This record gives sequence, structure tokens and C-alpha cells, in this order.
Amino acid sequence: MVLSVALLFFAFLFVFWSLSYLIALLRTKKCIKGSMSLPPGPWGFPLLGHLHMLGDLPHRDLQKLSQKYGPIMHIRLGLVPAIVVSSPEWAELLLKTHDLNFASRPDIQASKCLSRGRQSMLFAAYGPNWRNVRKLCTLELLSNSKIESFQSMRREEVHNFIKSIKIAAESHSVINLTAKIGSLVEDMTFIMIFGAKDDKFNFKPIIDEATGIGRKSKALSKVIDGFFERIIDEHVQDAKSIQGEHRDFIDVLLSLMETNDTSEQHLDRDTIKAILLDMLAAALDTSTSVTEWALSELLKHPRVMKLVQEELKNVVGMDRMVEEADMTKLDYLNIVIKESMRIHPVTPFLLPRESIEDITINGYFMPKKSRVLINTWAIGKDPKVWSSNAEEFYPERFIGTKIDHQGRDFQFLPFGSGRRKCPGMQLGITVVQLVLAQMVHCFNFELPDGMSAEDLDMSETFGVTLPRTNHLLAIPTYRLPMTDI
Ligand code: HEM
Repeated sequence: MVLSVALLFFAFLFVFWSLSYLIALLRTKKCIKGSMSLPPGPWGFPLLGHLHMLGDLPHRDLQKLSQKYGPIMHIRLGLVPAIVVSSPEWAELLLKTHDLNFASRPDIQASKCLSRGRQSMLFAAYGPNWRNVRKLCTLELLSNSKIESFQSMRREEVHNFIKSIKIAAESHSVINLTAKIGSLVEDMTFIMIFGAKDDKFNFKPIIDEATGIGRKSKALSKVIDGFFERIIDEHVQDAKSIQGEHRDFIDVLLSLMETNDTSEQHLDRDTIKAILLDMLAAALDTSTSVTEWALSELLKHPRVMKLVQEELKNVVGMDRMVEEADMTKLDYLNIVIKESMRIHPVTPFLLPRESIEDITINGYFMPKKSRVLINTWAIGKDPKVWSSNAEEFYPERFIGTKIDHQGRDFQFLPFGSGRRKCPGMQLGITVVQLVLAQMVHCFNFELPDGMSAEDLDMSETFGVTLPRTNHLLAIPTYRLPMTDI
């Protein structure tokens, strides 16, 4: 009996294996017959595809493969066809010339946890729903004037953050800078979205679930839903007393729901909750990761740190703290942030895209519903693009170039490009510039246990974002003459 069940199982597996192999083969043959071929790529197993070639750091594995097979590759992630792009030229073809065809997102585990079943933006399929939510968020939540309206909140939070580090610095303590920055970004994000930072909810497990690290949990979704419901109810209650004032994102969304003047978008409580969850997921780890990497590079490169501090001394002076208005004058700090994002892109493949229709570009056939991975990490390290010192942290490479982060320069895409480009770019950059500038202006940093700059570990861990594997630890010393901050 046991034997026949086992036999049946293996027979089923064999038939399934053969069928999927045949389908893949027929599809490839059909392309070749029509004088189109799939982009080059390594030979893969029928069911597994090329998954066995991807380890803990798939952006590095795919970079190596692209050195052999070229800047456009075809691989399979199990049965899912995937197109891997590793050059600015191909990135431009997919994200600009044929942007519409590659503007969708696949239906993956992350989209079930975040974007609440694809109702919102981050992992939504391309279509009217995504377009409407994106328009609403861009105009009502992430516009320059909205970001500006939270300036005094950011100022106060960053001041308190500096004060707390200054107190720890008095006892020459080792500070966990990663945790500190993470908690500051979290506080500012919570205040902007929910109006308060004291009633925080730990969203980490749902992000872990989205990335496949955590366990699936219906109970967790219920708890988060309960948290959102309670906060929204409190805002509805408060609405009478604040008389049209918009203190945070929830106030804005509720007033739009009430007036229903959002043209095509019918805004209901479920969509509001989906938007809130997307905003949290997109804002928390991204700005933290960019800031911790930029600070790590500064600690690893004292020459560059010295130049940033000199610029701050000249532009801001030593008798006051940095203000957001100073940022346009901090040219060197800005190229330091660019250089850090080139070497440590927050999302090494952008967010996964999915092609909408079959398409042939430059003779290569790309089937519809292909996963599209733009390996910005590999593009950032390519000596053909960035010269032989591509691996080196050298901010001066940006001097005299017009390369910026807007998504028009395809060798540098920290916020993506095209229709799905990051709508929170301005907010993200504002937060990173302010936090980094303030920390470096107010403190000198020493590595713990007499560690030298060269010995600072720069390992990364792959997930939705690419943070440091080990938290950044350092001993700060307050460097401004003014004592009262
Ligand atoms: C420095 C910080 C940030 C970085 C480096 C960053 C980077 C990115 C990248 C690479 C993408 C994918 C783009 C693509 O597929 O072409 C993205 C998408 C997105 N980001 Fe950001 N981001 C940051 C901060 C933020 C913030 C603060 C918000 C909002 C509060 C935000 C909201 C979003 C959303 C909603 C999407 C999905 C857009 C869509 O699919 O239409 N991001 N971000």
C-alpha cells in the first residue's frame, strides 16, 4: 500500500515535470521559429528553473551570471519566467521606451500582506485602481507642500534625537546608531501618518511575512486591522473639534472620503487602511537604510567625513544646528548621499515588475507575465559605467556631472524610474539629508573597541531592502561649542 502511494506520487511528479518542461520547450521553439529568441541565460532545471543558482545574496549571483550571459538575461524562478537587466541601456528600454508594458507588479506573497490584496499601490497590478490611488497619494499626501507642512515636526524630533545622543556621549558610551536612526525615522513616520508616536504598533512581523521570512498569520492581520480601526475612529471623533485642520495623513484621507471629491477614486475605509499600510512599509526601512549606509561609509572614509564636516562648518557655522533650508547649499553632502545610494541601493532589484503583454525588443522575445528584475546593484558596480574604481566609495565622481536621483539617468536609479518610480522620493531624501547632516554636524564618531575604519564590517543582508547585516555601533563626541540645544 505504502509502496503504491509512493509510486503514484513519483508518477505524478514525473508527469508534472515532463509537462512543464514541454511547455517551456514549446514556448522557446515557437519563439525561435518566428525568428525571435529569448534573451540568453544559463541552462535551468525543468521545475526548479534557476533557483538553485541563487543564494542569500541573489543580486550578486545575478551580477556574476550577467558577466557571462550579458546585460539582458532570461532565467526561470521555478516556473516563472524572469528577465534580468544589468545595464543602463536595457534599463532605459524597459523603464522608459516600453515603460507601459513593464509597469505592473506580480501577485506575490508581499502583495497579499501589504497593499491589502493589491487594493493599494506598492504591489498593485497596473490598472485604474493603482492609477487612482497613486494620483491621490502623490497629490494629497506626498506633495512638496505636504512634506513642507511637517517640517517643524521633523525639526523637533531630530533635536530630541540629538539631545539623547549628546547625553549618552557625555559618558563616552557606545551607541547603536542603526537602532537610534531606525527609531527616529519610525517616530517621524508615525507622527506624519497617525498624528502620534506613543501609540506605536510593531509592523515588523507583517513586513517579515511579506518578504517570506515570517510565518503567515491571519491573527496578525486582524490585530493590525483592529489597530487601524481604532486610530481611524479616534480621528473621526476628533474631526469635530479640529474643524477641518489636517494634522496627519489620516485626517487628509478622512476628509477626502467625506467630501468624496477624489474624482474617479471611491475612497472607503478599506482603501484608507491599505494606503496607510503601504505608506508605513515604504517609508520605514528605506530612509533608515540609506542613512545608516551613508553614515557607515563616512565612518569608513575619514577623508570624506572631514570634507562633509568642513562644508557644514562653512555653510551652517558652529553656532547653530542644521536646518532643512541649508540642504540646497550642502553640495558635498548631497554627492556623498548619491555615492552611498549607488553602492548600497535600498532595493537592489527595484520592486519586482511584471510584463503585461508578450513583447520583442531588439530581437529578444519576452513572454507576458515575466518577472522583471532591474539589477541596480550590479549597474552601480559596473566598471564600464562607473570606470575602474566602481567598487570604491568616491563621491567626487559625481562632481561636474548632472546625474541625479530623479530616474532620468539609467546608470543611477535609487528610486526607480517610469510609471512605478517612488512617489515618496522627495520625502525620503528630505529625511535622509536632515538626519545625516545633523548627526555629522553635531558629533565626531569613533568606532568601538579601538576598531580601525578599514575594519568596519560592511556586510549586507538581502530582503525587500538591503540593510547592514550588523548594526552600526560608534562612540559619539559632541562637537558644537553651543551647549544648549
Ligand atoms: C530614501 C528613501 C526611499 C527610497 C530609496 C525608495 C526607493 C523606492 C524604489 C526603488 C521603489 C521602486 C520603484 C520602481 O519599481 O521603479 C519605490 C517604490 C515606492 N515607494 Fe519609495 N523609497 C523611499 C522612500 C519612500 C517613502 C518615504 C515613501 C512614502 C511614504 C515611499 C513610497 C513608495 C511607494 C508607494 C512605492 C510604490 C510605487 C508604485 O508601485 O507605484 N518611498 N521606492
